Amino acid sequence: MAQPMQHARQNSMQGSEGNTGVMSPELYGSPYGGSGDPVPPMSLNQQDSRDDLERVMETSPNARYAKLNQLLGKGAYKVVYKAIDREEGYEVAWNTCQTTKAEFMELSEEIEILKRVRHPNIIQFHDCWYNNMEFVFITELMTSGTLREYIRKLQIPNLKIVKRWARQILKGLSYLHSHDPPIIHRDIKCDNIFINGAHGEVKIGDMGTAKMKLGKKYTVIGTPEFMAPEMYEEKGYSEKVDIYAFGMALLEMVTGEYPYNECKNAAQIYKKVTQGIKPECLSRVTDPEVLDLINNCIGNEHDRLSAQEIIEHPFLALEPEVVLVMTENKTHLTMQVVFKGMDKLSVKFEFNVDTDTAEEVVNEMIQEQVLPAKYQHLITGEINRILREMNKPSPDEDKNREESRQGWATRSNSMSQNTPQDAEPGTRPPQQADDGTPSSESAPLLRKVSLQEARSEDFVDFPHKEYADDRPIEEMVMDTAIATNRGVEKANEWLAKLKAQDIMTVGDMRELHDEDWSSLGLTVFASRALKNVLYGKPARPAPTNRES
Ligand SMILES: Nc1ncnc2c1ncn2[C@@H]1O[C@H](COP(=O)(O)OP(=O)(O)OP(=O)(O)O)[C@@H](O)[C@H]1O
Repeated sequence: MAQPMQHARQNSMQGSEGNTGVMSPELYGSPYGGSGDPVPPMSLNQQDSRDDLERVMETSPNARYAKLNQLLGKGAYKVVYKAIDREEGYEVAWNTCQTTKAEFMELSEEIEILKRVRHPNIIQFHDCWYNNMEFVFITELMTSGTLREYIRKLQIPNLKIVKRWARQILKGLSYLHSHDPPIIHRDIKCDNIFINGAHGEVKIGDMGTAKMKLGKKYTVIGTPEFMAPEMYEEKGYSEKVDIYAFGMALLEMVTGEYPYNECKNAAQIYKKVTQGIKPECLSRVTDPEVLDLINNCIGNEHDRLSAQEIIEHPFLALEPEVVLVMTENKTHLTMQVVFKGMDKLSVKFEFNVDTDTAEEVVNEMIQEQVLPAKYQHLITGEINRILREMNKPSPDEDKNREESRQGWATRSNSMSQNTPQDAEPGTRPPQQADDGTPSSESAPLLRKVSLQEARSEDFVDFPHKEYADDRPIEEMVMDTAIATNRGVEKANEWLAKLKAQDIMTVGDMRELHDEDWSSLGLTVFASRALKNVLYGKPARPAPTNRES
């Protein structure tokens, strides 16, 4: 929990000298040793010692948690044992911390907050009590030690691993900072980030130092190497101190070195930080994007990005993939551009193998500003890859396709509203986001209608309305925007382009010839959608047997 400055420094100096307070593998017991060596058959003595590790040493006042004789580790403040949650059957961590009853009572508000914090990238706080000069609290158990230990094991982890870790840490921070008032961790560092090796899961731990931003002044806590200059000033600080510390942790991840390793004591670090002198190992960062990101994090408080903004930084942004969500007789496809971890950006669209090309469809989506232009080549390539992967139709299949196309035409538009669960057997399901949630759930559906469909008499969702020639174009344009799932902004954009050519009424629009339409500066999609509304395409045809 919150500690006086002096303790924090002692703590940090232990860290700098390589003593992280982590137990040696033999004390962890085999599940936590992580040496990767083959495990020899167990002797009787070993069996005895294993039984000894499983021995219950103590139980919680409510008897739910049983502390086992298995020390997981010791830090400057905490001693951590393995324990069992008898109600749920899970293994948990039993943390103990020497403190006075008065100090424990002071923490009650913070503890209530900690109990409510729930996020896949934050170690869960389950319960706590005070017993015999000790504050005891039960948290989620992590199987593979701290990020710091992992970095030492991997020497210098590759960038792919670092990105995966960084994304998860930032998701946790973004969650904490999104509270009102924000929850500030205040001691982010690789020693306080834990790993579940089997799943590559990374979680922020040691939430004991987190404090709600309740007043203007705060006690100085933290680890000198990771403390932002404003923390030393004791004038108050914001959640951006966690971003500073994240920047230092990222520096450690990519260089394998503890920041300010060149300093001999906390006073030297303090001097450098307050004079704006960066850690020496920063000069060893070679990747320009990483360097840019670290410099932002450890730079001026007001320029520091938020956790969510960093998730979208080019260094961390995941390249999108295209997945095939649904096929209709190999002609009409529904595909989705998936931005893993950024579901809001995902886009679902329809593709007609007979009439569309990847280049054309991607260009249209870029013009419609539903896709960033920088992904043009990548997504075009991805769509072409999917098309290549699909089997070429046999003559028989061609015949079937022709037949079903007639059926398809009657229900083409309703397909764009289907969920991936409707996918036919054999199609690839949409990918999952980092946190395991299916990305398609929250992906906006771009009702991109293939060029063939937009021309088709069967295009069903447009309003079937007569617009008198003397009507101003606003209503018709707005109707088109609504029918195609575009917002007011898009409608205004179309209006501006039409009005720039002196097209003020529905009659003016009717007078346009094909070549006039193409010179309006509208996208192919917008022109066709407007034409469909203008010429009053037939309403939804009668359902076929397949639908009823
Ligand atoms: N939830 C957990 N699951 C498994 N092991 C844990 C857990 N929490 C702590 N440990 C082990 O206990 C050790 C001590 O914990 P921790 O470092 O959090 O203590 P601390 O006193 O708060 O340390 P410091 O402030 O020095 O970082 C860790 O290095 C780790 O090996």
